[in-house]
Amino acid sequence: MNIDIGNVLIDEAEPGLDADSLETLDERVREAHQRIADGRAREEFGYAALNLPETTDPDAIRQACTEVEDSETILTVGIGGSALGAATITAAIGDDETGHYVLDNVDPARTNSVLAEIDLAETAVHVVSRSGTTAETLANFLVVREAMTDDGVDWTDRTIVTTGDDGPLRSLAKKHELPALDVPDGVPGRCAALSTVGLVPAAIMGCDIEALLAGGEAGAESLAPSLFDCPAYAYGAVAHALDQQGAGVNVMMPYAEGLESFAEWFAQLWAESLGKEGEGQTPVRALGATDQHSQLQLYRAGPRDKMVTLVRPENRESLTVPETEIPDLDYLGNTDLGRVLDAEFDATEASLADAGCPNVRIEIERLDAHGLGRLLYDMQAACILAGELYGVDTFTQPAVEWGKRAARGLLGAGETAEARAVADKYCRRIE
Ligand SMILES: O=P(O)(O)OC[C@H]1O[C@](O)(CO)[C@@H](O)[C@@H]1O
Repeated sequence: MNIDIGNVLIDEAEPGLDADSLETLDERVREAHQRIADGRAREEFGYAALNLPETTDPDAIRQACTEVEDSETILTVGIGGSALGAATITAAIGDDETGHYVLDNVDPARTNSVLAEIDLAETAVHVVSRSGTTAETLANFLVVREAMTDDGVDWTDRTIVTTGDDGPLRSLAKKHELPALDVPDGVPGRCAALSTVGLVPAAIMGCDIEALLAGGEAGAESLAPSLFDCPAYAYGAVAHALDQQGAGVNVMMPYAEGLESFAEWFAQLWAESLGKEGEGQTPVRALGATDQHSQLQLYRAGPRDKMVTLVRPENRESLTVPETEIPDLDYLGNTDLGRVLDAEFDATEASLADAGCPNVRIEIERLDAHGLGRLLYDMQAACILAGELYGVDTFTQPAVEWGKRAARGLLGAGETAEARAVADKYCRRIE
């Protein structure tokens, strides 16, 4: 993976950085790198995520999938980091034959639609929850289990569980002797893509999970005490510095259809890790070239409050655009769709620079298992580095708990002050 920060350093960039500010920043990167290295060595909570390429056991994952390895469909039941990593990996490198469906919301219309579409007798169900108590995940699991029973499918034959040491899911797995994998110790869900949490669907699909981990390992080996020697740290440091200069929004805009879900995964990683004590940069999910035709107007001509991260593989599949007799379109004839996409990328990058919108280019050699593993790892390292620079607790997410307590109270799981607060809402309806 490489990163080009040139369009952050040009005079036009507003906000922007200069060579002196990068040198000053590099001193802080050196300190942060040491803190991260120490945290990894001691396998401290959160920092342990950067050890996953070594600590994840692909054989244990394959072993757990043995009974369902020939499934035509995989159904992931999880939410947040317990679903986004798996979805990102199969969207980027999965095969088209095996469908991967993700139930990461509790919209009955969606769950009904998925259950109507898949053959549960040919589906591997992977239920993932680090805590084992997430209401959305458990509600969906209970619905899926009932649907399997109604279809005459023994759910215990087709269900794998990945969860913590305790909680309802672990108890269920023990009671029914389900194949059960452990969530990695000391790793928040949003940093667990390169582990049991994210790799089961890819393993069932026959993806090269060892290559994913090798890509992560390459990222681990790239970590260095200077941002000038480490793409991941350069990205984290530059994003933080731009935020401090007013770029409170980070538009993650991959130019590869297979990376659309990656932008969602990045959004959780960046928001849930850095959004604390009034700090944090707002991630926006976008897709190139598609969103040039929906959001680019704002990025180029709107407030100077954002940076744009452009991601692409240096090597793409090819698909020739046929010659055409249509006047004015001959320039498209005999070109290649990948060439068109890269021209759009280059044009958008230059357009943003021309308008003074700071933008960073991230490139991976190709969108394969190794390239994706490296990208996921480096974004995690960048986020952890940024967390050190912000001085926040990168690995917890206390702000999400209020809403959980309110929802539980509203659903009758016990009286909560939060649920009472919901009832006190000030209403002003406009019909
Ligand atoms: O894996 P669990 O415990 O079900 O949590 C799912 C998601 O919910 C959160 O805890 C936030 O509520 C995320 O950090 C996590 O990825």
